[in-house]
Amino acid sequence: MAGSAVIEEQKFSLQEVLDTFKLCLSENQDVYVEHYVAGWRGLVKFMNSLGNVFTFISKDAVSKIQILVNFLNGENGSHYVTIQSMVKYELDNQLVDLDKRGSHPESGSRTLLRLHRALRWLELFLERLRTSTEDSKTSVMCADAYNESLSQHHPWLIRKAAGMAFCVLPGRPTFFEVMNVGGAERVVDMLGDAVPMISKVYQITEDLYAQNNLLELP
Ligand SMILES: CCCCCCCC/C=C\CCCCCCCC(=O)N[C@@H](COP(=O)(O)O)[C@H](O)/C=C/CCCCCCCCCCCCC
Repeated sequence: MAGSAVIEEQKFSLQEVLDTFKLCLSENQDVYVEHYVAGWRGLVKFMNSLGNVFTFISKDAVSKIQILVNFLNGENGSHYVTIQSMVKYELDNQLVDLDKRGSHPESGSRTLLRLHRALRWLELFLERLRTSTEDSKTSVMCADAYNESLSQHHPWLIRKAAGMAFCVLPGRPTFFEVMNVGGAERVVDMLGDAVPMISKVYQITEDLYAQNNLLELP
């Protein structure tokens, strides 16, 4: 009994991760940093379960998550509750390197921007997965989503390494299995639910950063 409870606890479900992103939005459409990073943590866990080849990607995501968690748990944590309050606080107090990296190389705003750009990749990838057919290749879907989004912010070397990692992604059936959601139909339903939510979180953040001229933070 106790053993099966433990096994149950360890089971990973992508549904739970995507549900975390649903918690991101407050009534006023502010984005909670706590749930945002929790969503990313879950995605990293999923990626790690795909194999060691993705470690260089997850390490970067983990370090960015940690920077944000440190702000959230730090003495000025109350300013980091939402992305909106974080941006306002950091701008009002000149805590962001706006043109080139200087005394605030790892501001919350700059760090979150990196994850935000990756969220666009996720949105595009999940939408491709949702509309994919049995013979669609995850490597191609992943690479297409990456080339349309995140790659534009990466130097040649990272693009090459990412391209190599995509080639060893498991095929669609294994991918769906690791997601632990159920059959293909359930996966499609779940994605139909999740993609608009991720898209909304992405758009709200994008608008906030655009209004404050923060989309190109170094
Ligand atoms: C149903 C399927 C669900 C898919 C689950 C996907 C899980 C994805 C989990 C994590 C994604 C990784 C997020 C990567 C954040 C990258 C942030 C970034 O751009 N960092 C670069 C810039 O940072 P600074 O140097 O300016 O501080 C950094 O240089 C990047 C280094 C690592 C390489 C990033 C490659 C990104 C590829 C994204 C595709 C991930 C493919 C995973 C396939 C499942």
